[in-house]
Amino acid sequence: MPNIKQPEASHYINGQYVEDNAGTELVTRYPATGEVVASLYAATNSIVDHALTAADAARASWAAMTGSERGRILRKAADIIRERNRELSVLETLDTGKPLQETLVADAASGADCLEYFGAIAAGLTGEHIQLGKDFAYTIREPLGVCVGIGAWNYPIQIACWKAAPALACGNTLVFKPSEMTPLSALKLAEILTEAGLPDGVFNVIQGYGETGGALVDDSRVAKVSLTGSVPTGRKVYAAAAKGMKHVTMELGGKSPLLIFDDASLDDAVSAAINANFYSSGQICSNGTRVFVQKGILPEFLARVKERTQKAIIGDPLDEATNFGPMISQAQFDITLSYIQKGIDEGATLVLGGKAHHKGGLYVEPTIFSDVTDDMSIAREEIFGPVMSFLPFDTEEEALRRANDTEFGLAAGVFTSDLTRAHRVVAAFEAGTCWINTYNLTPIEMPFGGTKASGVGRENAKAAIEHYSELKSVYVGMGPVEAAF
Ligand SMILES: NC(=O)C1=CN([C@@H]2O[C@H](COP(=O)(O)OP(=O)(O)OC[C@H]3O[C@@H](n4cnc5c(N)ncnc54)[C@H](O)[C@@H]3O)[C@@H](O)[C@H]2O)C=CC1
Repeated sequence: MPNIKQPEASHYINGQYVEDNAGTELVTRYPATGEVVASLYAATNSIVDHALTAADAARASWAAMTGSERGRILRKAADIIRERNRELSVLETLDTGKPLQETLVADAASGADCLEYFGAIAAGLTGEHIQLGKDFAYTIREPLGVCVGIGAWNYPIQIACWKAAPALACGNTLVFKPSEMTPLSALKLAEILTEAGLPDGVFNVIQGYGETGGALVDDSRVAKVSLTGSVPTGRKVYAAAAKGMKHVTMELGGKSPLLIFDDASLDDAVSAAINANFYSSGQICSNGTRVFVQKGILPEFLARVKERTQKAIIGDPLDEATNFGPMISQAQFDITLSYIQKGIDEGATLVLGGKAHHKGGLYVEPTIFSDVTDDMSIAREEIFGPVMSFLPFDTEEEALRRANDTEFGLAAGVFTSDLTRAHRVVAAFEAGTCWINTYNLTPIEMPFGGTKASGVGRENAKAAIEHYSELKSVYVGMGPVEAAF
């Protein structure tokens, strides 16, 4: 039975909680049982305006602080998050249904890593000097201004931190709108940032559905929009941002390939395939849901994956022994089951799972299909659920051609003990984030993001700095100015 985690109010603006109960009700439930965790209100127009006004007003003084000063606040927030990791993880588990075993290590912890990383490099964000004979030029790295972050529901606090940390390090202010399904942890992040010394108005959180996101994107005070969400939403937000010539970062969906060659370390490849499909009950954008296995090892590989997957502990996400939880929502549960049915109808062989779990609630069994062909819906479309598809292949050239035959380009992985092949394959992948002999590791130090329909821009690492700042070029003339007449 989850505790009610009702926040003080729905929104956090200018360093304090703000309510406007004229907004549409927004109820968040524990996915394991359907019990209400908190009841909030979506932002009204006046809340949207209040948040943007606060972010706009805080802009100049925040940008005027030194990088060291800004970085110190971010690093302090990272420390507070780490101290409160358990409390934040429980909140994330209640909001998302992800096992506490996962949220304790992957969610707030990744957020803290991100704040620490950008806190550490904030002092070193500079332009450059360019000598031009006796003249010279220099560049000034400037913040973009008011940024908007819009989050998905699968990694709520991580997404909030992955957007806030680089934005704030560069001297921008931010209005963050979490997914309507997971509104709670971003409010905690706002409290923590205030406690760490962040000036009021620099980081604001407002709740709402797509239309609130849309209102933020359309506002002329906004210089940049960073969205984590689906491809259809990405297309809408990108188009709306283009009207105002705004900067964008788009972290969107995927249908990523994982190639297992017959010389791979099988145990490692089996572990990676499991992580790439069943962690967070498959609700991860970069999942390697198309598992291409070289024909010779397919029976053995399939048998091992099946045997290990049968050991999944499906249960109450708050029980730390549980390592497989429910789907976030009824909609995601229905979508997943409908794709499983399509897989069966289109002729794939169901190897394991395939049903709602007998415990009831929104649990879908970890599901494995073999004999999947490239044209099947389960091989082409993002499911965002625990459905693994096995596709056999013969040659490297064939596997690569099929792996790249998708509109998405978020991630890709390869397992082989042939060093040359590993790098050759990765060079040929049409994907923004690749792994060799592992899968789905996303340390803050490494840029993350997609190509093709999976997105624009990169989050994390130094690469993110380019997406939250711009350069002003200054030419300095040192000699006489000549003119034709
Ligand atoms: N590439 C990445 O880093 C990640 C991508 N995702 C993708 O996110 C999707 C699942 O998340 P969902 O929350 O279902 O995605 P979604 O696209 O439905 O919603 C994402 C966010 O956009 C907002 N939104 C919806 N319509 C909008 C509009 N017209 N204007 C502005 N904002 C709008 C929503 O309220 C929500 O906060 C999957 O496709 C997944 O692949 C999820 C996690 C990470």
